[in-house]
Order: sequence, then structure tokens, then C-alpha cells
Amino acid sequence: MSLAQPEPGPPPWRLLLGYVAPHRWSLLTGALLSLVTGATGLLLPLVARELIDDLSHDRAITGALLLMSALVVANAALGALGSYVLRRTAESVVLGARRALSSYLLRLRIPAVDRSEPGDLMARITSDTTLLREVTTDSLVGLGTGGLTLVATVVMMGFVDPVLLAVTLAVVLAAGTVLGVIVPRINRASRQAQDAVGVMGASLERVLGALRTVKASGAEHREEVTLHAAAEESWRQSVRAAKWSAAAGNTAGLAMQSAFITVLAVGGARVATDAIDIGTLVAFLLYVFYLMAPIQQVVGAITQYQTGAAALTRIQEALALPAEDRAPAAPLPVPETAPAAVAFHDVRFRYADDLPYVHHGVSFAVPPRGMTAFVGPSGAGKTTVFSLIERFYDPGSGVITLDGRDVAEWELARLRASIGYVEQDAPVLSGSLRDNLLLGNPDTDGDALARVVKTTRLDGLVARLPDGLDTLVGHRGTRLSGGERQRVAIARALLRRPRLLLLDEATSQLDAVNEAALRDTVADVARATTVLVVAHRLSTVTMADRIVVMDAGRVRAVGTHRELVAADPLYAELAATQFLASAD
Ligand SMILES: Nc1ncnc2c1ncn2[C@@H]1O[C@H](COP(=O)(O)OP(=O)(O)OP(=O)(O)O)[C@@H](O)[C@H]1O
Repeated sequence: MSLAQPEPGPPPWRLLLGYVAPHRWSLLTGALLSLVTGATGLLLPLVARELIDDLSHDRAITGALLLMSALVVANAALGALGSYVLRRTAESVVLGARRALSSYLLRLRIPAVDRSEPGDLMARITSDTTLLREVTTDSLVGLGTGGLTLVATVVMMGFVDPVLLAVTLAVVLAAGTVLGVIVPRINRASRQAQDAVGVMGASLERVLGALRTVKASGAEHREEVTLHAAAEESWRQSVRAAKWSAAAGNTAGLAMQSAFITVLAVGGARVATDAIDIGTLVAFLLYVFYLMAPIQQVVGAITQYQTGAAALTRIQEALALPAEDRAPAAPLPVPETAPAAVAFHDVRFRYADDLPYVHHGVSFAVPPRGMTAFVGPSGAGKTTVFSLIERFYDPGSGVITLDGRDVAEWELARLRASIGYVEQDAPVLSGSLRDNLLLGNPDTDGDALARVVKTTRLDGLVARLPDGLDTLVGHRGTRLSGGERQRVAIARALLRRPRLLLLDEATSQLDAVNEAALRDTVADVARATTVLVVAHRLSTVTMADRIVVMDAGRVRAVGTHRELVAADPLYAELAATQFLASAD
């Protein structure tokens, strides 16, 4: 699954260097340790040649043996330290990418979220970033240290016998041509495998988010088929990538074996004709043996990079989605407490370029203080009014003002700090009830919290819960009823001490007693705050100071309940059917 990307981003290797840059020193240290490890290994054949020489001339071999032992121990110790440093650095690169991505995803603009699958975005943060670990150690370091060791080994081989080196290189180059065909296939398969993991994440999120509905609809089997199809696609593509990776690895292995045999044959002939001595041939064969590791490392680096490049591209696609400016870490102190004035001036809006307009020139003005109710048939565009005030979306044309100033000119965090928003489906985040209430204003003191808990009639619920305010709610905690969730959402919004309260009233969530109590609370709030409410109940509209009647993306009429019943036929009909049906 691909996210829409406006223009091609930088190549994956540049992205990789960007992630690695903050850790360049530890990466260099690790790489250096690996190099020194390789160098100690490279000295061994020379010492071996000395040892054979000493033996054939009846000289003592203790010194050579001691040197060899020291080199072997140093090789092991430095190798372990180097791989630890590299692994740690790679984990830090993964951490950096995860931090960057999660911060970015929290700032995504709502239209970008509307068009993305949350499960796929999650896969990008979790599984794609994990792939950066291997790409950092295996690819970047592998290519660096493997490449350098390769060059050093080749130089040493040239030093020992240039003819045998030419033979070795001819075999290795033949294998390189085959690898050129294989490597791009690994990239394609890896990208498809990661995309399939994204699709699976999206399907899982869809099912787990509505598991009750899936069960109640008896749709488990159909959903299972979709999930399995995504899992199988990931398997298929990963197996394809594995097939090509294995082919690449074995091509390198085969090349080395062939080089070994060829060197043995040609070298044997050279020893027979006295062109070289036996010690030189043994030393050269040891170098061929040593060449194997850096070649495998370089081939591994190239194949691993193909997988990493696919992941890097997916990460970059997420980072190219439109996002809001970074919000300050601490909640902004609300600069003013005066109630806000809101106005829409000829606002036209649609959710996406390929969707019809939802607002066709909406205009209204709400003075500070008091309650304004928005009513109208389902789909008229009432909730959209709130989304635009919060700047979840920007209008296509027209202007929305808060205190007479275009909301587009407000610093976003300051704008939202002025507003308390109670959504229609009032989500509860998993965590304690206290966390949920203090989400928008964690510094609230205990007295203020207790007051709001009481006014929103949550005190009974708190008394009933086993750990009171610290009881876990939401996922893996106590499930709250629809009405309780709504009261929590109202309390959360009030604790933000908003200058403008947006209340998207859900139908039939509250029982009569709680509804009456909350009506009084909201009426109280409206004395000092501007309250806008999408109203579905007669009790709400009758107490509103003004009612805005919306129909099909336009404002039909504005007035009080009494005025509108007399003047507006649609409102009169709504009052007679929709509102009366839920009146107390
Ligand atoms: N995120 C979105 N993306 C695309 N279309 C949307 C989105 N949200 C709402 N719409 C569409 O915009 C139109 C107006 O929706 P809105 O939620 O504002 O209506 P409403 O008047 O609040 O309805 P209700 O009373 O049923 O809640 C609807 O046709 C809806 O399908």
C-alpha cells in the first residue's frame, strides 16, 4: 500500500545517511573496530608463512606461535567489542527514526489521516523502522569495512603473487555480473512484502476496532480471508526476496570456491615450475579464504540495502504527508478567559477535491457568551462547522473568524487552547479515568477536578469504580457506557477552561436525569463562555439563545425556537418529529 506522495523524495541512501548522521562517531568507532579486527586477521597468513619458513629452515617457532595466538585473541576481543558498538548504534538509528515518525504522525493534518490507513501507518513506525537496524550495520558498515578489507586483502594478494590475484579477480568479476541481475529483484520483492505487512496492519486495525460488529454480523470468516490474504502476500514476497538473497549469497560463495580451486590449480602449476614457493601458495590460499568474508559482507550489504531501501521509502512517504506545525510540549496557558466570538463568512468547503461540496457558502455570526444550537437534517454539515473552527480542515473559500481574526492566522496551538470540543462519539483513551479527564489540562488542581466531576455528575461513577479516578478505563480497563463517555468528554472539555465550547450532542446517550443535570451545567457554562452545540434534543434547542438551521450545506434561518417554529417550515417539521421524539 502506498501513501499519496506529491513528488519523488530523496534517494533512500540519502535518507539513510540523514538517520545515521547523529550517530556518525559511534558508527565510525564500531566500523574502525571491525576494520582493526579484519586487519589482525589479515596479518595471520603472513605469520603463517613465517612459521612455515621457520619450520623448513629448522628455526624455533615459539615467537611466531605466540604472535599468532595474540592475533587470534585480539581478533576475537576486538570483533566482539566492534559488533556490540555497531549493534548499539543501529538500535539508536532505529530509535531516532521511531521518534521522528511518531512525533510526525501525531502532527498529521486530519485530511491526511482521513486518506491513510492507521494500521499501515503503524506498520511504518514499527516494522519498517526495525529494518533500519540491519541496513545500518549490515549495509553501511558492511559496505565500508567489507569494502576496505576487500581492498586491503586484494593489495596483500597482489603483494604475494600478482598472477594468482589476476586469476582470482577474473572469477570474482564473473560472479559480480550475475549479482547485478539479482539485486534489483530483491528490492522489488522487499517493497511488496513490506506493503503487504502494511495492508495486514490496516485490516487488523479495521477488524479489532469493530470486533463486536464483525461478530454480530457473522463476518469473521470473510475478515479472516482478507487478513490471511495480506499475510500470505507478505509471505510470498518475503520468500521471493529470500530466494534472490539466497541466490546472491550463494553466487558469492560459489565464486569464492571456484577462485579457491582455480588458485590451487594455477598455484600448484606455479609451484611445480618454481615460479613461487609453497609458502607463498599457502599464504595466497589463506588470503583467498580471507577474501570470502569481506566479499560475503559486501554482497550482504548490497542485498540488505535493497530491503532497507524499501523500508526507507515507506518511512519517507509517511514523513511526506501534510502535517501541522509542532505544538509546544506543555499546554499553552490560556491567555484570555473572555468568551470568544465566532463567525463564518460565505464558507465553501469539501473534504477532498474529488468529493462534493459540504458547505455551499455558510455564513453566521455568534457573539461572545450564550448558547447557539445548530440543527438540521443528518448530513447538513453541522459537525463540519466544528471541524472547521478547530482547523482540522481549511475551507476552500470564505473566512472563519474567532474574535474577529481569521482562524488561519491564529497560532494553531493557541487557537485550540481556547476551545473545548466534545465529539459526537466521545472517545475514551485507554488509561485511568483521571488521565482521560486531565488530557487537555494536566496541571488542573484537585479542587477544580472535583468540582467538574461533580457538575458533570461523574461523582457517582467515581464512587462506584474500584480505584476511583485511578481506575483504568477504555481498552484493557472498565468499559464506560455511552452516556458516561459523553460526560467524561464534557468534563475533559470543561477542565480545559475553554473560551468556546463545541458540543456535538449525541442522540439518546444520556438518560433523562443526567440529561437534565448536564443541561443545567451547560446553561451555567454558557453564562461565561460561548457555547455552540449541534443539537438533537428539544430540551437543548429550547434553552438556546439562538438556533442556526442548516440544510444541505447552507444556513436556512437563524432565530429562537419560538420564532423558527412560526417562520421556518423545515424547523417546524424537525421540532415536531426529530426533537419531540427525544424530548423529556
Ligand atoms: N472526513 C470526512 N470525509 C469525507 N466526507 C465527510 C467527512 N466527514 C463528513 N463527511 C460528509 O460531509 C457531510 C456532512 O457531514 P456532517 O458530519 O457535517 O453532517 P451533520 O450535519 O453533522 O450530520 P449528523 O447530524 O448526522 O451528525 C456528510 O455527507 C458526510 O458524509
